Amino acid sequence: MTGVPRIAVLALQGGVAEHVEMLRELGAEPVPVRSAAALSSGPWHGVVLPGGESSTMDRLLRRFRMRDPLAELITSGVPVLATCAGLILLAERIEDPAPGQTSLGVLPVTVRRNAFGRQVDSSREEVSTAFGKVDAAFIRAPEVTAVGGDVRVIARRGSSPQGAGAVVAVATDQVIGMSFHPELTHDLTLHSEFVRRAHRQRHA
Ligand SMILES: NC(=O)CC[C@H](N)C(=O)O
Repeated sequence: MTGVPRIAVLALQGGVAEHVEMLRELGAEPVPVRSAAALSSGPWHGVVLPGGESSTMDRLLRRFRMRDPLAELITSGVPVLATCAGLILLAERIEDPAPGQTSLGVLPVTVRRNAFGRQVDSSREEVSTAFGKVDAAFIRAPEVTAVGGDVRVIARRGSSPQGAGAVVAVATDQVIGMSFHPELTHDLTLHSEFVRRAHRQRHA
């Protein structure tokens, strides 16, 4: 009996459907979460914070009183996968927040939003990560400008002349965070590692 890990996918805003589809394909049970009541309907064996607009997500999290329970759930140690705006939400420090923007402050990294230019500068690139090569889409992506604690750099931007060498993915034993979108290219590399961690969490 292996059982199925239940994954809370924050679904207030942004790119939710692709994550849900990939998590299902990998044998997990994704549950889109849009309210504090839904968030409290655990047990959860993992949390996904999608891409979108981090300042909007931050505002909605506070308006729907989901910010503190979400931060608590993450602090309790469940595996987390965060893409783009999701990584910004996790960060302890945002260099260039939108007016009034806060974050959950649960991952000791500093991020700079929109570090590689505007929407029109979006690109698709292969990124080498500690978990394998990823076919990645960059859309107004943040850069990780500092890491602390037990955070490891797991990928730097390579091929593009703009921002070459910039840190674009980080991990701890609990969190996998990336600036780019593997869900838009349906690249399962990092989601597979996340689901493996969620399985372990389920048996913990
Ligand atoms: N694709 C994305 O998630 C973009 C993130 C966006 N630039 C932000 O600040 O939240």
